[in-house]
Formats: sequence, structure tokens, C-alpha cells
Amino acid sequence: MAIYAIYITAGFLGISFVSFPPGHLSVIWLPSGIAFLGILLLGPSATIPIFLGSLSIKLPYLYQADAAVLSLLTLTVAAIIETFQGWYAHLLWNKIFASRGISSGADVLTFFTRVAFTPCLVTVWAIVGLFILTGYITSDLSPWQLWLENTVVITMAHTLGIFLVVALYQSYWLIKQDPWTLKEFKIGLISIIALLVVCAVSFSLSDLPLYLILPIFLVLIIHTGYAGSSIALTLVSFWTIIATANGLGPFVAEDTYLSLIHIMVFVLCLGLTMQFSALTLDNLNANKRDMANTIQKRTEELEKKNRQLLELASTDHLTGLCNRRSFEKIANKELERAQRYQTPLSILALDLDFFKTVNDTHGHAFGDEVLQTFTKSCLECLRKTDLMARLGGEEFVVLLPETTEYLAANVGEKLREAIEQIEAVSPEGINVTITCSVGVTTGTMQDENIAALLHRADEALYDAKKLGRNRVSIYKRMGTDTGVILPQ
Ligand SMILES: Nc1nc2c(ncn2[C@@H]2O[C@H](COP(=O)(O)OP(=O)(O)OP(=O)(O)O)[C@@H](O)[C@H]2O)c(=O)[nH]1
Repeated sequence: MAIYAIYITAGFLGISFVSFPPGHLSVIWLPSGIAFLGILLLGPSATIPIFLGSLSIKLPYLYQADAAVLSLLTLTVAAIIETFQGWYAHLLWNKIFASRGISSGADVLTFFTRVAFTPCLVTVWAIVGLFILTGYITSDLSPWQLWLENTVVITMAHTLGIFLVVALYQSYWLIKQDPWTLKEFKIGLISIIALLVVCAVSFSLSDLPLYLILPIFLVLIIHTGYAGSSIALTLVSFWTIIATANGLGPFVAEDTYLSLIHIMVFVLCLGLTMQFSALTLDNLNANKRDMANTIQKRTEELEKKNRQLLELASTDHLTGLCNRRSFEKIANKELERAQRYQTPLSILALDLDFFKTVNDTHGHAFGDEVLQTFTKSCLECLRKTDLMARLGGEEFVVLLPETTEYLAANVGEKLREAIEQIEAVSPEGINVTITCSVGVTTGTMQDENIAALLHRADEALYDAKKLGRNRVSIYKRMGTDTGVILPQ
């Protein structure tokens, strides 16, 4: 019902406002576009209202009471041909554009020639022939000339009808999918008003300002793309047709057919050029956006990979602790800070006792498990501000900021006791106890870097091993080595 109402409204408006005598040749036959769109959207069920609409529009003008049967027969055949035109156009659309719509500059040309023009070309000559044969279109011209002129003009009218309706429909969807921003809306509105003013001046005072529509269209294309330029095209087309039909503007010619051809060529050239440019620009902008998104995505991926690499480069893969490289970097900073602010800083060197035996007896994989359990137990005893690292093999170190030598020794003792409690079950089901030796030292103002502390902690650790293992040993200073200036 809605299709029927829209179809006959457009048809009667076309006939009354934008038709030229004789024979009510509409310049742009919008019903052909509505028929196409109706069938495209609603399927076969739309053919009935379109057929009835086509019949209804022509009835008041072409029905002759004295030849009622012939009139009705002619109108029915014409309505069938027009309905077929919409059906055929929808078939072509489905074949070419169903999946992508009109989405590039080249598509505009393909759509115009294949979907809008071809169905009109194969149907209009028959309608015109029928009207000439039945005497509805007459003139002084020879029948062939009359047929040719009318076929050309009406084919173009129907083609432009499909072209403009589809452009408006696509614009509607584009704006619905991606609504205009306030800026786009303002620019679109101002440009369209400017176009209408230019048209008004051109059609009433002088033809010259008509050229101004080109730069205004350019602004519209840049800011509102295909959607804005299609809306403007429709408005300019109707403005042109109404003005010309009223004898105004540059398209008025002595011969009606010439006027029609002028308008059609104008609308056609303007439409194809603007839509081609708009879609090409829209695609360029879309590609630019895609490219920016891809670059951003790739950059984020790269940053993530870099972070992972950095983590891998600074972490020991078995225990998840810092490796020597990252430990030294952090510990050197801590040492500088301790020396600068005169705060205590100590380190512990830890080494599992007889770990080689564990490996040799129960296998390397179990040895790995022991190293992980050892790490976990140590971390549970330490503060978040302490830093434990694996320097290599079964050699570990703990950095204890804000911790004096005495307190560090206590921490070492706590760790030693915790490790002693570990009961690891070997693959053979044997409970394996482990112990560790700990060397303790604290920072001095003379320490140039953390390596000096590591060296002393190692010496203390060596002492612990020498004294029987499973014990904590504090580095003993002697002679020149007594410069402990950091608070104790
Ligand atoms: N399972 C395992 N073993 C390791 C790893 N890194 C080093 N080791 C082993 O740790 C053992 C260290 O042995 P040694 O340096 O002789 O020391 P130890 O047997 O613990 O004896 P002391 O330190 O004198 O008590 C060697 O057998 C190494 O193969 C590792 O990542 N996983």
C-alpha cells in the first residue's frame, strides 16, 4: 500500500510539476526509481502495487471513453512493461551490487549503465511504440522520428529516475550508518542553501552564477561525501526542471525536446561527475582511516612484543626472578640512592648446598622443581621492597634496601630456616630436604657499584660453605675495609 501511495504521488507530482507537453514527458521519471527500489526491498510482492500505480497514473490522461477497451489494453500493457523494467533493474542490481552496493567511483558508472540505463533501454521503446501505434503520442513528425525522439527522452527520464532515487536511498543508509557530525551537518546545510540561492539567481537574473555550483559541490563532497552531494544533486535537478518548465534559466529552448535534452545532459553530467568524485574521495578517506587504524594496531602489537622481549631479556625463565643484568641495573640505582641519602642497604648471596647431588640423584628436571620451590619459599619471607634475583645456576642474591647488616643477617637466617623446612618429593617418591648457605654484607660509601657488594657477599658465602654449610655468614671487614659509613 505504501509503495502504491509513494509511486502514484511521485507520478502525479512528476506529471504536474516537472512535465513538458506534449504527452506529459516527465524530465525525471521518479516512479521508475521507486519501482526498482520497491521490488529490491520488498521482493515480488511489490510488483502488484507498482503495476496498479503505473495504471493509476496514466488512467486520467490516457483513458478514452470512446475507445475504452483499447485504452485499458494499452494502459495495461504499458503498466506491465514498466513493472518489468523495475523487476529487471532489481535483477541486474542483485547480480552486480547485492553484496557491496555502490561503493566506488567506477561503481557509479557501472550502476548508471548496467542497472539504471539497460532496463529502460529494453522497455521504453516498446511503451513509446505502443503509444504511437494507439495514437496517444502524435505530432507532425514522421512516426520513426517521433518514436526515436520520445524513446531517447523517456529512456533518459526513466534512467535518471532510477539514478536519483537510488542515490537518495544510498545517502539515507550512509547517514543512518554513520550520522553526520554537527560540523558536517552545518557545512552540508549551508552549502545546500548556497546552491539553491545560486540556482535561484541563475534561473531568474543571469546564467553566469550557475558555474558557482561546481565549487559549492566540491565543498559538499569534501565535507559530506557521497550522501551530501546526492541530496544536493536531487535538489538542484528539481530546481532546474521546475525553472525550465516555467520558461526560466539557461536550459530553456524553443523546442521542448531540446530543453529536455539540455536538462537531462546537465543532471547526468553533474550527477555522474559529483558522485564519481564523492565516492572516490570517500574511498580514499576510508583507506586513510583503515591505514591509520592498521598502523595503530601494529604499533600496539609491536609495543606489546617489545615489552615481552624486555621482560624476557630481564627475567630468568625458570624462576621468573630478575636475571643478573636487570638486577645489577636496579641494584646500582639503589646503591646510589642509599649513598646519596645515607640509608642502609644490604645484600644476601644464597647458594643451595650440594645441589649437584640433588641433580645427579634425582634428575635435572627435579632439580629445576627444587629451584622453583626454593624461590617461592624465599619470596614468601621477603618484603615487596626487597629484590631477589637469580644470577645463574643455583646462585641467588637478595637486595635489601633500608636494611642494616644486622637486620640483613636476620633475614638471611629466616630464609635459611624456611629453606630447611622444604620437603620436596622426588620422582622416586623420596622426601628430599634442602639447605642453603647465605653470605651477608652491607653497603659502604666506598662501594663504586653493586659488584663490590656482590663480591663481599660471595666471600661471606664461601665462609659459610667452609664452616659446614646451612648457615649465615657476615662478611668480616678488616684493616682498610672498615669504611662502613652507611648507617648500621
Ligand atoms: N636443575 C638445575 N640444575 C642447575 C641449574 N643451574 C645449575 N645447576 C646445577 O647446580 C649444580 C651446582 O653444583 P656446584 O656448583 O658443584 O655446587 P653444589 O653441588 O650445590 O655444592 P655446594 O655449592 O658446594 O654446596 C650443578 O650440578 C649444576 O648443573 C638449573 O637451572 N637447573
